[in-house]
Amino acid sequence: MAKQSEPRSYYAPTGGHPPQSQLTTDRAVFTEAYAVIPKGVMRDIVTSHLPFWTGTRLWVLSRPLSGFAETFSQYIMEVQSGGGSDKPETDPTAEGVLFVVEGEMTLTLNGQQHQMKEGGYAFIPPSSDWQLHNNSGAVVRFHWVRKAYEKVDGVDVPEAFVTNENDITPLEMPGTDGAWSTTRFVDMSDMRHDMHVNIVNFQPGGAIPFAETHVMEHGLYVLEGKAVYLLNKDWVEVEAGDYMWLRAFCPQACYAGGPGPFRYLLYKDVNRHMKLPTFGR
Ligand SMILES: NC(=O)N[C@H](N)C(=O)O
Repeated sequence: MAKQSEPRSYYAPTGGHPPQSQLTTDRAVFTEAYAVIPKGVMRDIVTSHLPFWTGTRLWVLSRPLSGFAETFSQYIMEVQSGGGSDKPETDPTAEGVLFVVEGEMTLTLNGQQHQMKEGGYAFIPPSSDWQLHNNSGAVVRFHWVRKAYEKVDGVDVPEAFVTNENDITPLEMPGTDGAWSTTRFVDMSDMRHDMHVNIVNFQPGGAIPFAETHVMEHGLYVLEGKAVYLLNKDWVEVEAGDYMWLRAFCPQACYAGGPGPFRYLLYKDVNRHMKLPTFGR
């Protein structure tokens, strides 16, 4: 498949509050198997802040809840011009992926500066030396996916990298004639990585034509387009700006609705044994 030639579109929430005259329950859902956070509920009142960040607020889309069954956290960060952090990460075990959906920012990683724009992607290994600042004169919004890195004896920690999805050729799923493809930022056979944050692309009418059911968790943020998505036993309409959190084993499928592409940023835990219980031994 050729590299993308048409401009891509990236939905980013802007916050604000609905007027008092508006009454809507929107499409927010939380079940034992999944949650849906529609774009319409990413408002000012549900933002948070983080230590050591200035001019910044965030929407916490997911994070480990039970203390044992969930692997990752995902934020949409909103950094005003002049804001940022010299100490962005406070957990030395955390690896991270940044993905820019609006604006421009400067990431300094191991002393090297990177200007990141829409579609920009950075992988940050645990215990990295990094800082992030927005000197662009406008707001920047980006995803930050974090996970405790699972080190394996004899397997190296992967190195940091910065790229842009527009420089990567998506890989077609077999037999789909390009209707379903995945933009992969790391090689699937690279055992140093224990999480993948990919972009899944569907052309109008493209589908996941079976209920994928697997132990890996997912965070899905819809970058572009609309679809109907199977989450456990429910078919849910989703569109650009909506977020879905899927627990392990949640059955999932979809049909892309058109008229343009349907695309989402997808988190998935991979390539590790699960810790086995020792039953007191
Ligand atoms: N919901 C998804 O897009 N799932 C992916 N096909 C995956 O698990 O790789």
